[in-house]
Amino acid sequence: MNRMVLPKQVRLCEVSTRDGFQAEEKWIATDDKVRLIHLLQASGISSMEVTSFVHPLAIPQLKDAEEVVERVRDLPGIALRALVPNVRGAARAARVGIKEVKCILSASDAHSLANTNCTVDEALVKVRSIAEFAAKNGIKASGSLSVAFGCPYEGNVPLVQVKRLIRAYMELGIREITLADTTGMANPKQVFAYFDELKTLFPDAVFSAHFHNTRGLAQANVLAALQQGITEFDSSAAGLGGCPYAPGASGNVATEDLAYLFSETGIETGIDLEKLLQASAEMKKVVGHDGGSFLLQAGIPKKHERPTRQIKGKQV
Ligand SMILES: CC(C)(COP(=O)([O-])OP(=O)([O-])OC[C@H]1O[C@@H](n2cnc3c(N)ncnc32)[C@H](O)[C@@H]1OP(=O)([O-])[O-])[C@@H](O)C(=O)NCCC(=O)NCCSC(=O)C[C@@](C)(O)CC(=O)[O-]
Repeated sequence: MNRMVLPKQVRLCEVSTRDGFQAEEKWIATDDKVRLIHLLQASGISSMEVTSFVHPLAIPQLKDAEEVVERVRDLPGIALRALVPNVRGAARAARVGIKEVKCILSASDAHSLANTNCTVDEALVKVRSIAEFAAKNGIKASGSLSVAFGCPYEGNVPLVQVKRLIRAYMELGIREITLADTTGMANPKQVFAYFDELKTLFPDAVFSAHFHNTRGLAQANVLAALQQGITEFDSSAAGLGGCPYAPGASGNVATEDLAYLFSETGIETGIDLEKLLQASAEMKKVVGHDGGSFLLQAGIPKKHERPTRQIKGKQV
């Protein structure tokens, strides 16, 4: 009998307070952000992209990045990283004690220009400065690649372009690279084929995946990536998320939905699902909505009382 091959363990990186909050127009109080990070950490989340150090006019919701980090950086058992678009952002992050910065890079010029006001090649120059800064200051730099599976402006993104940018990251000493499906254009067959080829071509890279659930394929894409040995995924409590500079972007795959998938299939995450669900419910309450979370809707399965009815005067 053939068996589905699954890893024993995966690592989830929680991105709700960065990707999840960045498009929220209503101000989320810094106290609430800090409280939610505490709840997520208490549920067993061990890795978190906690905020971003970008221009405060580009993402007003995260203008309190320094204060948030200062108030959560000593939390035990959780590695914090921050998204940065340039060396100015990396320096801001380092000043408040961030030990891992994640670079922003898009696989298309159109998304790069909309998101960071520069072409892909100009963005690579900024990534180089971040990598140099990180090496000098003893912090880790990792990389993200937006619109890797398709771009809402340009449509198909050639795999050759994805390879070029991964090679560029690797040449700068950045080995941990996240392929991002910014607006939910990826499908499982494509994800399987991409990782198959990329893992062969870049055996020294450590790939992870960041799926938005815009068209309901995120969990299927996670399964396809798992089949290729990918064991690190970004996800967002309550399914919040979306890049404000990518038309049609919507929530990341919900952390509780992934944690449930992994728990049901015997894959260890270190997460306490009940506590996580409480944190996600609180997240939804603070923000005023969720981004599409199945588990928040349906709950963890439990045994219900069988309903009783009367048929012809008899209890059945
Ligand atoms: C990249 C820039 C800064 C370029 O913006 P720019 O206007 O081209 O920047 P600049 O380098 O010309 O500088 C202009 C001014 O901004 C300042 N500045 C410059 N950098 C910073 C900084 N880091 N922090 C604070 N201030 C900064 C800089 O110091 C200067 O100030 P002035 O001298 O005029 O007073 C801007 O476009 C920006 O901040 N963009 C970020 C957009 C963003 O956060 N998008 C969402 C995150 S990406 C995403 O969601 C995708 C992802 C990762 O989730 C994966 C996926 O799903 O695809």
